[in-house]
Amino acid sequence: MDHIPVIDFGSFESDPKAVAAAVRSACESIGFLYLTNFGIPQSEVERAFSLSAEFFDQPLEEKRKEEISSNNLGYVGMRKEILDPGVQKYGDTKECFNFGKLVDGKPVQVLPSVIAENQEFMGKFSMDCHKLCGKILQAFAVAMEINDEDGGIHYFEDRHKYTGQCGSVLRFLKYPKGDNADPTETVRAGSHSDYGSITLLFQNGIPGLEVQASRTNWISAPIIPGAVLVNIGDQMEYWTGGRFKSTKHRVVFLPEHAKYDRYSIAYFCQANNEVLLNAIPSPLTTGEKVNVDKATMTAGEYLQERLNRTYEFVAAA
Ligand SMILES: O=C(O)CCC(=O)C(=O)O
Ligand SMILES: [Fe+2]
Repeated sequence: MDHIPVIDFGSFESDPKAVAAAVRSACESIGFLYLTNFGIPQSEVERAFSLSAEFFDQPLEEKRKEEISSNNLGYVGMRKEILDPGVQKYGDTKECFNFGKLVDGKPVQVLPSVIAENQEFMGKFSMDCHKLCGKILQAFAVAMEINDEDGGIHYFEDRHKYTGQCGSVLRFLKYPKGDNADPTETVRAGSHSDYGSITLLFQNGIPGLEVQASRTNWISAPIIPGAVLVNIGDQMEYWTGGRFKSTKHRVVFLPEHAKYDRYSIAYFCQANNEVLLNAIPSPLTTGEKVNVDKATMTAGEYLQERLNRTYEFVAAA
């Protein structure tokens, strides 16, 4: 498939089979899909983008007050993350802020003041993202024909409890204009696959995301107003025996975009830490990609391993 399909998610409740069939076709080919009518009001997404701009507009000293640590939460500065360590000369040209969740109305991390003033909103937005992921996971279970006695439509959702221990994160991203370390280097975020189950991505204003449709062919993931982009992560690829594709993607700036800041917001949905990466009870798992080494690994362990690799050069610095 050389394009990313757009699927109307509004009819999932009334016609789950038809929506799941469209979702399955996208997941088995390009591993990316856009959803419209996905249930999160546009006003909420816009508020999140304004808050993100407000946060990143602050002086660096302010942002660095709550820097990321081993919990994967907090501020990540420019070039601190390197998504394609074998290839990139420099760390990614981006800064990020990772938010966890609220437990009993309280954040699980020390929040910078701009975010703390809006913590209730952040908690709601992250929970809404998680709920949407739960619905998408229902569509995946229907698509993978999981029997009722094995958990049926709730098979994946039950392994992604918001209240459980998991590494799910809401992330604000900013790719600042014209700040490439090397002007011939157009890659802002290196080629990578995502680590978790599914990722939601909200884009705003400036495009730049590219998806690897084949080894030699990168296609752009344009901004579709009112749609959210969804992609498969590595763990879903393991569970589905390689049927669902965790496709590589990267962020590049075309010359005409280099003079603008680009903002995006991602929600990385992770399974609960203890969930094993073994094959799911589905008649469709082919087994060819089921990695025997990973079958005894948990979602929490896999996430930690990938995060260690992403931040390896920070540890070495
Ligand atoms: O900012 C984007 O458009 C994509 C970000 C991304 O792929 C990631 O952070 O994993
Ligand atoms: Fe990604």
